[in-house]
Amino acid sequence: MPGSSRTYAFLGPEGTFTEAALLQVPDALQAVRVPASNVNAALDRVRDGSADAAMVPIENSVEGGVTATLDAIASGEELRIIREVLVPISFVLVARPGIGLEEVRRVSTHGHAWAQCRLWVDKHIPEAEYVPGSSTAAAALGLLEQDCTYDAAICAPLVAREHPELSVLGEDIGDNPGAVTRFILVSRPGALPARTGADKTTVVVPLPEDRPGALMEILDQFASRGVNLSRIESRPTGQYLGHYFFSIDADGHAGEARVGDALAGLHRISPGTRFLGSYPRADKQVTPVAAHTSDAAFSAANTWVQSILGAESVAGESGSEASRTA
Ligand SMILES: O=C(O)C(=O)Cc1ccccc1
Repeated sequence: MPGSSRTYAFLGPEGTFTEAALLQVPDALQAVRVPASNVNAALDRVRDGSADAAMVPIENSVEGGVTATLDAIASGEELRIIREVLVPISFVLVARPGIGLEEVRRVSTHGHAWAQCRLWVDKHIPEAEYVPGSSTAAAALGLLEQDCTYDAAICAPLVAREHPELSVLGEDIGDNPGAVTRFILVSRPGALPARTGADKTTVVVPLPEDRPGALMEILDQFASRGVNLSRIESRPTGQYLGHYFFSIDADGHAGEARVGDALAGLHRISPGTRFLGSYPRADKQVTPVAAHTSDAAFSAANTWVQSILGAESVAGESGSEASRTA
C-alpha cells in the first residue's frame, strides 16, 4: 500500500546478526525496524499487532537449533514463517580500551556465539568465565556502560567497526570458518507465500504418547510420499517429563499434493500438529520430485478412485452406503 510503512521487529540492538538478516529483506530497508531485547519480545510484537513481522534466529550450522525460537513458535498464538535468510557468521572479541587479552576474566555474548568460539577461548583465555548476554551486540554495547560487570564481549565485526571506542583483541575467532546461521521472518497467519518449486514447509508435531512406533509413523508420512526432511529435532513440551514435540522442516510447499497429503497424515496421527508455514528456500535449490509423487500422479490417482466410486454409485442407486457417500 503506498504511503503505509511496515514494521519489522528483530532481535536487537542494532548490530546483531539478526539485524544483518533483516537487512537482506528488500522490504525491510524502507520499513520501520524495531529492536527487541529477546526472541519472545520480538514475536510478541507480531502477536499483539505492534509489528507486521519479526526476524529471529532459528538454526546454526555449528551449534544447531535456537531453542528459544523453536519453543516460542511451537506454542501460544499461531504464527507463520514467511521467509528464511542465511547469514555467514564471523566473530571478534572486543574489550574496553586499555584492557589486554591477559586481563580478560569475564566475557559476555549470546549463548550461540559463545558455543561457536570454544576452541579460541580455550586456547587464548582459558580462565575466562561466561556471562550470558541477550545478543552479541547487547553484550558489546554493555562494555560502554559505567557499571559493566565483564571485561570483553564476542560480537560481529560490524559492531567493532561502528564503535571504535572498543578495542579488538581477537579477529575471526569462530571455531568453524564456514559457520552459517539461518533466520526466519515470522508473521501472523495469512495467505501462504506462492509456490516457487524451491520451498520448505515447517511443522511442529507433538509425539503421541504410549504408542509404539509413533515416531516411525510420523516419519513415514513424509517418506511414503517422497518428501525429504532437512531438519528434525525433538524438544520437551515443558508440560511434564518425557513429553516431546518434533520440529520438522520438509522440502516442498503445502500446496503440492504430496506435501498436503503428508500434512493430512500427520494430523490424523497427531491432531495437535501445528503448521508453521511454507516459504521459499534461501538457497533457491529446486526440490526434485519423482514422477509417482508429482501433483499429476496424485491427481490421476484421485480421479481413478472417484471413477470407482462413481461406478459404484450407479450400481447402488437404490440407496447403498456407497451411493450416499460418493
Ligand atoms: O546475538 C546476535 O547477534 C544474534 O543475532 C543471535 C545470534 C548469535 C550468534 C550467532 C548467530 C545469531
